[in-house]
Amino acid sequence: MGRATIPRSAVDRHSKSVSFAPHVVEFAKRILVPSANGLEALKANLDEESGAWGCRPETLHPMHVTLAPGEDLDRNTQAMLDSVSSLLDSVYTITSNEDFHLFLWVRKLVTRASTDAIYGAGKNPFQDPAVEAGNIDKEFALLGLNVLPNIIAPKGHQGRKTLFQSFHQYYARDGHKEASRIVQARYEVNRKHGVSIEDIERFDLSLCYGLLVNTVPAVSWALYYVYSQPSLLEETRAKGPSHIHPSKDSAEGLVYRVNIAEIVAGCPQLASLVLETLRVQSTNASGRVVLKDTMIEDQYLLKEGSILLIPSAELHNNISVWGPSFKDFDPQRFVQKRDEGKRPASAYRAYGSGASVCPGRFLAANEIMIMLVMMVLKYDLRPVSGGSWPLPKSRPHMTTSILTPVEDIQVAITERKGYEHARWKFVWCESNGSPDPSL
Ligand code: HEM
Repeated sequence: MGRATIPRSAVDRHSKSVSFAPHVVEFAKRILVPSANGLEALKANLDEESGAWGCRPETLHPMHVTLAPGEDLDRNTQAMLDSVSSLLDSVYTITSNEDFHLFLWVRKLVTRASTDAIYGAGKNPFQDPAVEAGNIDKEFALLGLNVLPNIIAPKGHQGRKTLFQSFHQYYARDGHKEASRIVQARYEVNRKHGVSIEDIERFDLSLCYGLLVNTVPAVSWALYYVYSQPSLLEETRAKGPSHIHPSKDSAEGLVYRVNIAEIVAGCPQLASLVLETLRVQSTNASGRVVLKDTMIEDQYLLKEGSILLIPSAELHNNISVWGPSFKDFDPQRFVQKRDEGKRPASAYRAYGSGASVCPGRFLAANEIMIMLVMMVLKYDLRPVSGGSWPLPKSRPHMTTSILTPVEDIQVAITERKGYEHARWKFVWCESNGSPDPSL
């Protein structure tokens, strides 16, 4: 069919025959390596021909529900925010540190904060520095060959082994009982389908993978764009003052209280900045397997057994969709009305689409925004090399969606001018929900 443009939403309407699900099984087979029984459970009713039952449909459903806007998402976001706050105030304290590498630091912080929120801060396996350092996507391509992994991918193999062992301890200590609904629901469904605890521990790598591999570079890039453009930094900071509530706390003196949800709700520019960050750094292929001959819109015949790729980078750099500025980073792009009407929703593919659209997209967006708001309100950052910020080289990764920087930027970080020694209390409270009593 050459490079003809297939209407994406039309492909999505055939998600049972042009399906993402076989990739999930392949990923499990090669990377999670569960028992034969665990794999069979995962494969059961994969195409959902006989309704939405089975391990995969039943674990995916609660993920979509608990990660969609609502109480669970707010709770997870608040837990994430609490974790970021305490990390910034404790071991990750970075004040006046001249030897601070932006991307590496973000990786550590986002890894801990995301997993604290999802697995519960009390028994989170990522509190173990060995697990955290394991870099869950290390030597991924080699690990995926699934041949003598200890020899051809020793670091990846060791990282994965350490993670599985740590999850073994986690479940043995009933860690999941203190976790988010997502973890509890996945546990219940898997047990209902006869999946062993050992296999659940392995399946958790896929959750960690979804949770971390794109959010980490996305947060890094968002910080990079904001801090590397002084006018953007000032604009972002300018959204803050009306939502910062200074108050006297008898024990701590003056405390700046900030409801980040309120800032987000009143600032479409922030959401636009996040969407634009993902647009320019997105590189997912949205692979689908054609399970049976499928005719799309009476025009395109997709043959059984073929693979369909929908490359986001190509769509995100399409001049007819995004206009002549398609190569530029334009933080206002999704606020301004200029392209509205011309741009089909399916042209934006940072989170994929259809039945396999990323269930974590709202949590990811919240996390990027809380990190941005907290950082810009509290800290000044500048590259140690002086002058303007260098654009780090990046490379696509086999299964991640956001480009991973291969170079880091050494930055100096100081408390924000004018707010030195300030105390901050950040909360996430939906502005249309009940007011936070502490504000
Ligand atoms: C900026 C951050 C993120 C980006 C850019 C991203 C992007 C994507 C993309 C492109 C897909 C494949 C969709 C398709 O091909 O149609 C996907 C799937 C998935 N994502 Fe995300 N994601 C992010 C964060 C998250 C988070 C925080 C979670 C939390 C749990 C998550 C969980 C998942 C899962 C479980 C799937 C597989 C869905 C399925 O099996 O149908 N993602 N993501």
